[in-house]
Amino acid sequence: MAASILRSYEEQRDWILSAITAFEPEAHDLAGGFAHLHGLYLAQDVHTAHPLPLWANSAMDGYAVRSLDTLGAPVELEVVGVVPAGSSEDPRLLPGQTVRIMTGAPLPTDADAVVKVEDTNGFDAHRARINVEISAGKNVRMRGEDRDAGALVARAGEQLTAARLSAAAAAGAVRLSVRRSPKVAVLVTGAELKAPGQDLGRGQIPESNSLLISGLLVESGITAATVKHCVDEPETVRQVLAELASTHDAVISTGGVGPGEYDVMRQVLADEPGVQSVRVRLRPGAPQCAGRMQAGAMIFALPGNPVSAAVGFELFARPALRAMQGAAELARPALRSQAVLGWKSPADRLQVLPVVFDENFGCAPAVKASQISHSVGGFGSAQGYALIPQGIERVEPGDSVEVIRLQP
Ligand SMILES: Nc1nc2c(c(=O)[nH]1)N[C@H]1C(S)=C(S)[C@@H](COP(=O)(O)OP(=O)(O)OC[C@H]3O[C@@H](n4cnc5c(N)ncnc54)[C@H](O)[C@@H]3O)O[C@H]1N2
Ligand code: MOO
Repeated sequence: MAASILRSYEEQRDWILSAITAFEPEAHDLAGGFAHLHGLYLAQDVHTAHPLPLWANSAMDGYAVRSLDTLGAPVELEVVGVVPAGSSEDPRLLPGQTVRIMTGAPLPTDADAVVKVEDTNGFDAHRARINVEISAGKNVRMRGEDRDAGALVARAGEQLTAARLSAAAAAGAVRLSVRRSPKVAVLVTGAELKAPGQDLGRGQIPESNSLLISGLLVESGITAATVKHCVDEPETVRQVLAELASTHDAVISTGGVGPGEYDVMRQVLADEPGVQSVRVRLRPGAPQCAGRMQAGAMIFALPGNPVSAAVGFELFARPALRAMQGAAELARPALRSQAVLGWKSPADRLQVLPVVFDENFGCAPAVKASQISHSVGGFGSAQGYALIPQGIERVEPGDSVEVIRLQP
């Protein structure tokens, strides 16, 4: 690894992405259930195997009727049966007859509407008093009105969110092709770091980056990260890195990438030909080492400053991890917000400022714009990032700014 290279954010992101190939798709037979696929990315389009709904069915608990029978309501109809949800019965209805029906039950072929029980004198096994006139189709969910058979319900590259996974199940999927979740290790270094809750001497601070990065991974759908703490000693760091890189798809470290005498991560990674030491035209998060290690894993060696590490994760690690999973969208969606307050931005680089939103989606700095990188306290309340492009020296109140929203 040569001396640090100066790059724009886009150049660095694209360089990292060029080192990544998506995992092989894996087909899962869904006979044993598919809750375990939640959060994974689809490697295939999903089409519904049948119309949604499968058959015309009742949207209400009430009486299935021939709508013409309700003309001149109130009217009294003869009750000739009951159709609960799950019933396969299709009772015949002659003019003047009705059946009790429950929400989700198939509509009898002879009926064309449902009167909800509130518009009657209640459920009765023999006679139904219908108090309203209704038209054909009322309170009926028609076969295929949500999606026709064969319609697309999810696309390759989309994440199996709760909604998509349940749509695939409802659409009759029996096998889904997905890409697995990456195995990720988090490594923190720094002699000043004590486990949270321990007594602190002068010069010592609570270690918080491992919680930050492993938590950001969980929020990205990657739940089982390995977390390691390591002393600032080159040989130990080298060994730990080599072990993690041979057993994981990615290693995300924080600390030790600056030009300081003790910046061990940068020194150790200098021996890796596929890893570059870069200063990104970005604030915070300028120094980083990234690339593919000889042992196999991608390394994202992010700065130790907590907000710098969070920004590095957001702009570089998250898209790369998504690319491994074959995601169609690598970055979170960019939205437009309006600055409620003004702030300064460095003109020679992209500024990524943690912000809070008001009820009109206006944004204001969550931390001092001049001191972003260490401001772990203010960052705790941040709801998003404002992305202020290179070339802008000041954001004025009322300016339109691009933002991304952080979860939840
Ligand atoms: N002479 C220069 N000094 C620095 C430069 C520079 O260009 N020239 N760049 C600054 C910038 S920008 C950054 S960012 C940092 C990068 O530093 P390192 O990656 O080497 O990080 P450390 O020095 O190890 O730590 C920085 C800061 O973060 C705290 N930290 C580290 N790890 C944790 C953790 N796990 N939990 C909580 N806090 C952590 C650490 O105590 C330091 O305060 O370098 C600047 N310096
Ligand atoms: O790049 Mo550093 O993160 O500005 O503080």
